[in-house]
Amino acid sequence: MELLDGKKVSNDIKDEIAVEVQKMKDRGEKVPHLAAVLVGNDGASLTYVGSKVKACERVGFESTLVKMPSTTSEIELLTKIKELNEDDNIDGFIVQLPLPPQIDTQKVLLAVDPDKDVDGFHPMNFGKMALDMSTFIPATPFGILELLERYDVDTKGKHTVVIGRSHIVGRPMSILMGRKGWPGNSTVTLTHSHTKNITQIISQADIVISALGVPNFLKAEMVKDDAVIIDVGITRVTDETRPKGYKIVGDVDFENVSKKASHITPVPGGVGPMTIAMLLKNTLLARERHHNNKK
Ligand SMILES: Nc1nc(=O)c2c([nH]1)NC[C@@H]1CN(c3ccc(C(=O)N[C@@H](CCC(=O)O)C(=O)O)cc3)C=[N+]21
Repeated sequence: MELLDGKKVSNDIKDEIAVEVQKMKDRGEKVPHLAAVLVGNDGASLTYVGSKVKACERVGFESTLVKMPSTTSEIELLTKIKELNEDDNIDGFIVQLPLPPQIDTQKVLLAVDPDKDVDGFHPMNFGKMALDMSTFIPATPFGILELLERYDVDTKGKHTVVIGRSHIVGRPMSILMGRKGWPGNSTVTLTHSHTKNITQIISQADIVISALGVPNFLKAEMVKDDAVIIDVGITRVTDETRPKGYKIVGDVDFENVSKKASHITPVPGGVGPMTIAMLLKNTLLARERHHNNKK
């Protein structure tokens, strides 16, 4: 079994980005600037956004955290987005999800300037992704592709089973794994809560990508020998023995599944850190495009 070490690979990627930032500085160019909008004070969202800001510092990006109260109206958020769209100092920004119930998420995603949409959630960018056009690929799927690539995992002609059809992970992942090229050229099955005989389908998978959010869902008996296992689950469960009072668990029974797998991502330290690294990569891309447009 080979561990797909997202912690390590994400650090390598951040080092590579830091080198690019230094080159920009040496040329007298402005460094990439990422903004993150956080509405409300959900604990997990605060942690993720905090990690994103910290990662910006680490690679030499500028960052801005826009905190808005949980009572923010849709209009107020749309006004903030318009401001960020028009702010020439901001190369890219994200609106952290989920949003409070009074705000229509689809309206918000449509309001983001596609050229600054480093999450790749705008329908224009999602469409471009599906049509193999150059665009921002959503950070979590992008991170999974990068892990498969850096560990030289063969995906061609393999049966990839994606569990979960969320707009930010499962759905884009199913599209990306079926695209031409590598990592891709896979035969993809997208499974979800209405899938019949899901355990039978999973047992046929060469590659399993679980983005369900159900701790210990995937057991050793469910997977084929030498399958590649990607665990996108990140659920907080209370654990009084931990300093923070909780621990993070994935969808996969790692202890047992790892004995059968050819490659497997741990949680924490797998897909999560890769998500942050690829958000930085998208921001670097946004900066480069922005810079070239002005020349
Ligand atoms: N607009 C938007 N873009 C996102 O990319 C986005 C989002 N909204 N909403 C929520 C999800 C989730 N997400 C994670 C990022 C990092 C870790 C991460 O670093 N995880 C660590 C553990 C972190 C911890 O201690 O909680 C790990 O797995 O090792 C996890 C999850 C980004 N998301």
